[in-house]
Amino acid sequence: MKKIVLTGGGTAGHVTPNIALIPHLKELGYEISYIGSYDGIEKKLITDFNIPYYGIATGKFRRYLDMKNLTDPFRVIKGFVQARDHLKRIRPDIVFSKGGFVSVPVVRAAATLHIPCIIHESDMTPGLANKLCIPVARKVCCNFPETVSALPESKAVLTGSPIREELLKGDKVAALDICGFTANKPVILVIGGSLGAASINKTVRDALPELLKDFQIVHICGKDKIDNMLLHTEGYVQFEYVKAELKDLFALADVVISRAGANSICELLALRKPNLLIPLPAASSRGDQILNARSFEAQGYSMVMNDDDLSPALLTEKITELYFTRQTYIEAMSRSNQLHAVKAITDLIEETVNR
Ligand SMILES: CC(=O)N[C@H]1[C@@H](OP(=O)(O)OP(=O)(O)OC[C@H]2O[C@@H](n3ccc(=O)[nH]c3=O)[C@H](O)[C@@H]2O)O[C@H](CO)[C@@H](O)[C@@H]1O
Repeated sequence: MKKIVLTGGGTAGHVTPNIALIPHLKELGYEISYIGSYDGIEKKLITDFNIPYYGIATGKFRRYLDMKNLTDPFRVIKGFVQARDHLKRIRPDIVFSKGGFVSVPVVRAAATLHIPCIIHESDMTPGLANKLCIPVARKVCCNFPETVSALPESKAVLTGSPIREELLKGDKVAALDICGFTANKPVILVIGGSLGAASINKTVRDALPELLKDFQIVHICGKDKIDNMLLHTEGYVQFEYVKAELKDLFALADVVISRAGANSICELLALRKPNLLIPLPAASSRGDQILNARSFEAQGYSMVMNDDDLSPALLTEKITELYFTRQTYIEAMSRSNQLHAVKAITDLIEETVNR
């Protein structure tokens, strides 16, 4: 039987694309294992899939000063040794990495065992973890056409980002029930990235008195970020993180307010959901979401506003404008020729394994 190890984690965006591949890999007859951190979000998300999960120590590669910079290199070395042991025992034909810090020791260990690795970069420019893996990867899949030129020519493959197929099968009526909403008022879905987004959460909540006049709001606000004072507000529901019901909430949403994480925006495009993107600012990231958002704005898929400009009044104005012009965005998104990323990536995996 063919064996594959999946890796990736840290935030959901480094896990959900792996989840999207699982059903198709099973159909192709692969025995799947996952290597991630001991207790990161990847562990929580992968437990639902009944595949062996192996935890390793992880350390972050920071570009800023932090006390942990003294201890993390040792964790990375420990993670490398553990990953190598797991790989020796599993003996996979291939490793597929969706990136994030945990993936680096796994990919580098696989390379020392001559196990081929395919890695995937969702953002426009490669992140640090993937940069450390590119030299030993067989192929580097990417999501934006703009990324191809930043990658070694012999390795770059434009595949798009794999999207969980079930997301396309949401049930609006089920979502009305989950949220306790009426079918007669439009719905805004707010989704602040897999970890939540403090500035978006605050502004949405401050804007509730205005927004709730015309809309109902589903707010996915991130772990520990529920506002208990607002629990009984009519037309407003909060979730920390949503798993199986996300497809239904997407089906219910007329418009979406979102960070510009690469996977979230690809999902919005696939679902043709008119969206207002508020990318994570460059001050607290490497600025990849700003590039993602600008690319989507230029293609007519998204309206974009800066996190620095967030105010309840401007947010209300923008989302209302988006709602009334939503058809233009739906038409632009309908013209996009979505790549079939799951198939493109599993074809590449098969080609590499059968070489
Ligand atoms: C803070 C940070 O480092 N952000 C990065 C991270 O974002 P983040 O992990 O937030 O990534 P994305 O927006 O790309 O993906 C989030 C994923 O989680 C899913 N989801 C989210 C909420 C929820 O309740 N349920 C659920 O299933 C979404 O549907 C999506 O599939 O990885 C992305 C892809 O490399 C980058 O573009 C982002 O810049």
